[in-house]
Amino acid sequence: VDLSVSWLGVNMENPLYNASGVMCRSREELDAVAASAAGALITKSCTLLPREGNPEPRYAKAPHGSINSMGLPNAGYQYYLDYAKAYDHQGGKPLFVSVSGMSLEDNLEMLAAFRDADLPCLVELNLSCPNLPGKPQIGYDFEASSHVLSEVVKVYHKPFGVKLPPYFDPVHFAEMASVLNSFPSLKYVTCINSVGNGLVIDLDSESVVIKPKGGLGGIGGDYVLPTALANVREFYRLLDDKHVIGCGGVKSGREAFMHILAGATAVQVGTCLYEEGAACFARIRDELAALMQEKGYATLADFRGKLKTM
Ligand SMILES: O=C(O)c1[nH]c(=O)[nH]c(=O)c1Cl
Repeated sequence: VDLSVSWLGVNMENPLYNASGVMCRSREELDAVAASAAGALITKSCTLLPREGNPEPRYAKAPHGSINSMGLPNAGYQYYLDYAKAYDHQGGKPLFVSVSGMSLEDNLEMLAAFRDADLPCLVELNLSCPNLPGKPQIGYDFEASSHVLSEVVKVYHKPFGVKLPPYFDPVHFAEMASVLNSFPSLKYVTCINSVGNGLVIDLDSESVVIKPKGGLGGIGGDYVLPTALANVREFYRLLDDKHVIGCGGVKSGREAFMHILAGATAVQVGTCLYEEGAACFARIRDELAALMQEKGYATLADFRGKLKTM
């Protein structure tokens, strides 16, 4: 079977890569993803200046997934720009850079720098970080999203993507799709970011499991798969001439297959990668290949977006 994906001028040997935020903050982590069976890699969302992030513990494994309130810890955009400048873009694994400025001005300054560097990597603008105390998610404010994107495309003229929070209402899917469709150079969306502000309780200690925000944090893993699949399918259906990248609940070839069936061009792995390590990519890749073989599909295009309804 052929697991390759070609999209937006990049070629991936398989559709799997890391979710931004997991195994991608340092060059050592990024190199580990690049050295794994992953088909691509993406950096931790970066800010103008380096950030320590929230107090620890700020990530915890939960019975069916994970909770995090990292607070955007990252080395600052220059670090990832330098990594991208040194990266072997011909090596066959596309590098994506995630940008998540603390303000529109910061985003524009970082995007201008990436523009001027004129690198072959694709930029993913994060509109959905749920863990900055006091900062609402841009992705949940349609007017703010439209304004941000209007300013972004004045500065950044190359194709780019956005990381979206999960939506839970057909009216919201339609509203956000309408905003996104008015930006032709916005060529892909990654659905979904963590399900914001969940609360995991440890019964033995009768306590929350992470320190920031009274224990509130973004939820990932098995808990979010149905929501992730719904967002992939709805935006696949509603967006014009854009790709959808699936993220959320992928821990085997089965969930990767589901995301692609729902319309995903490629698929990111977060919680499972955090817990299992980079070996998960070869395992999930092989499981996906076996599933395709079993079902008689030779390529991803044979079943992409072909989810049956009743
Ligand atoms: O707390 C974080 O760093 C974080 N955590 C998430 O689950 N999603 C994000 O986009 C970010 Cl930026």
